[in-house]
Amino acid sequence: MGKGHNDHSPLMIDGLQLAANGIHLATPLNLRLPQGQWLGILGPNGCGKTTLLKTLAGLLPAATGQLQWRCKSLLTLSARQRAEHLAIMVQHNGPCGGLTVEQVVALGNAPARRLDYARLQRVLAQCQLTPLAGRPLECLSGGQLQRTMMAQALFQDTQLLLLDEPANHLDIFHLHQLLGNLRQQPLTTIASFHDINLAAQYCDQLLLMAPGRVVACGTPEQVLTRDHLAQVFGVDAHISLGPHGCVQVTVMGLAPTKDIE
Ligand SMILES: Nc1ncnc2c1ncn2[C@@H]1O[C@H](COP(=O)(O)OP(=O)(O)OP(=O)(O)O)[C@@H](O)[C@H]1O
Repeated sequence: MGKGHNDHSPLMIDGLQLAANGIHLATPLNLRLPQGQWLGILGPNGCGKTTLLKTLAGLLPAATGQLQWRCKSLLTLSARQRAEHLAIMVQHNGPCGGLTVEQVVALGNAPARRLDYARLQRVLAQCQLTPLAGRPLECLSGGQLQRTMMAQALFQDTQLLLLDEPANHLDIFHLHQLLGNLRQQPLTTIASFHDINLAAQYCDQLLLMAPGRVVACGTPEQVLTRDHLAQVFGVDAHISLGPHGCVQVTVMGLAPTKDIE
């Protein structure tokens, strides 16, 4: 991808407090993410995963805190300046205005840059969208629409990527083809997941949220414990090491005392 990297400059989140959707974290968020690493956000419905991602992207205001990327404070940049550094893929649920897949992906082009048509075709191919390039968005399946939104974020060509439920609607081929492809690129990525095993497979660090608080943050081994999963999701989980060497969670049933927040 086109821009110079600084491998020693991590993403730094300091004292971030959410301000939107009535969510107030008991303790403001602090974390570090080295260049190229993935952070997965996990937590039950409505706990604030999307709110956190949109706050980091500057789409929602933060009450306090800093988001620094390569020594730049992203939350204070204009939307246009921020788009040079950070792209977010959100779930598409609005009208499409008759635009085609190719036109929607091209909207990811940063305003100041000339449209690179060859790169646009590469991103379409990367997301297995070439045969669908001319199709109006209204005529796509859920998974095809999801890949289109992913392609739009990738076409923005930033080194920092935020993905809201990237696995949504994707069949297992497209899921692993896309996530595997992304993991081979030097993109620092924060993504929300509902599939805990998928998050453990693709992420270096996990952030486990409950409504209004961060329960745990660390490696998948540190975060995916039986206690944490009972506390946050109310499930009785068996934790093992999967054949690929990643933590694997098997839900045995609901936790004996369903003590979720
Ligand atoms: N536009 C909005 N206005 C007011 N409240 C909102 C808005 N969007 C979301 N919320 C509320 O904010 C809370 C957090 O929502 P959010 O979408 O961040 O949760 P989530 O963890 O991503 O959930 P899910 O797993 O269901 O996608 C929820 O209680 C939700 O009802």
